[in-house]
Amino acid sequence: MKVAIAADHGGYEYKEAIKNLLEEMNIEYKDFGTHEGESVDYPDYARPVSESVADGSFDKGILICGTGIGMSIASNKVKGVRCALVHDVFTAEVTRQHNDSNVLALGQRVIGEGLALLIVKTWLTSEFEGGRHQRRIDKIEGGCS
Ligand SMILES: O=C(CO)[C@H](O)[C@H](O)[C@H](O)COP(=O)(O)O
Repeated sequence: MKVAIAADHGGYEYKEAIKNLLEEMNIEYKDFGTHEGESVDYPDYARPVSESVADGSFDKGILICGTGIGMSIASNKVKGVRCALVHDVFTAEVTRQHNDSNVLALGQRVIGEGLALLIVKTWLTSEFEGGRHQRRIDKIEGGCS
């Protein structure tokens, strides 16, 4: 599995912690920045990660900002991306099983680091169940109107 990861200044510290977790899990990743804690604009980081997942260069993406909201809004603008904003372990598992989410958004100002790491681990190791859930995803990809 190859993971693309990025954060703005509001998520920089958790990005570094998540990179350590990915290394412990022997998961290959690319860090799309930000590479320092300076103030930046989250869409500039959400876009390359999301596009690299949509075009198949990476299997999954992880985006962190202060709340996760800005990253998730920006990420879901990219066709083929199903970005889930997650702040609990149950949702981390179910969004993989039901939504086949391919990008995870987290808020560093919302949850503690230990929970964030547990969410990442759960999300990366949970599998899509297909079946009725695939039918629903197909409807999203075809447009919900
Ligand atoms: O997009 C966000 C809010 O939904 C993120 O939390 C950003 O990290 C946040 O807006 C950054 O705010 P700051 O005041 O510029 O640090």
